[in-house]
Amino acid sequence: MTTLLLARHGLTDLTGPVLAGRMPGVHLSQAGQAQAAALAGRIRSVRLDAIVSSPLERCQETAAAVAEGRGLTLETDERFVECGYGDWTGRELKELAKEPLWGVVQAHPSAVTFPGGESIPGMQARAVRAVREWNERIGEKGVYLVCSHGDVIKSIVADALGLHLDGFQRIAADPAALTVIRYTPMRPFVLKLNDMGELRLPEGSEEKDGGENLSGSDAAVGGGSGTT
Ligand SMILES: O=C(O)[C@@H](CO)OP(=O)(O)O
Repeated sequence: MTTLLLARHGLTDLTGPVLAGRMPGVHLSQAGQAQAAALAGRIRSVRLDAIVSSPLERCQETAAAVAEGRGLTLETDERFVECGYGDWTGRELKELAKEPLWGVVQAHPSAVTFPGGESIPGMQARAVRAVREWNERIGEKGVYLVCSHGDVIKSIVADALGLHLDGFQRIAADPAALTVIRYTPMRPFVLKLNDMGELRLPEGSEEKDGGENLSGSDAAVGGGSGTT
């Protein structure tokens, strides 16, 4: 039962108006730095066995804030990098919204390959593969944090929910928000989604299942006494 904390990076000056994608040199803004520090505070009581990040600066800076004082080396995994938006990279969202492909990205993302870039299913496949491999590496009782990007996080959540990729726009991943997924042999449990509150995972919580007297992969019918 490996527990994954998925964090989106904090705000940059481009977040919102411009699709930054894989542009180099996009750093956290002052507000983003404050969000990263607040994120580190919200999870201070949670034991982490590893901190992994997308290679892009905004994620590295957010993950570094979480790593501070923990004695952990920040690890980088290219498979958590932003979607390859190709020719859409660096363009304003309000302009992109006029493109014919925009509607497909909204309603049928499983069919999308960005011009000169990556497909959305390709992005999901590499990110989910990375999660599975990190789960193996971190082990059954491990807890780790991955700092990544909005669409990457949404695609990992869709996989965990068993949701078809065409439904992934229904999921939100706000700057510096946390999503928590516990992977068991039979199924993942999505414990928190797009959360901005303090996170507590008491020691031994990874032993818990969906309810009492069940195998670790079983969900408690009715909801049980709690998963954390
Ligand atoms: O929403 C955005 O602007 C994109 C940019 O690439 O995602 P993120 O900020 O998560 O990298």
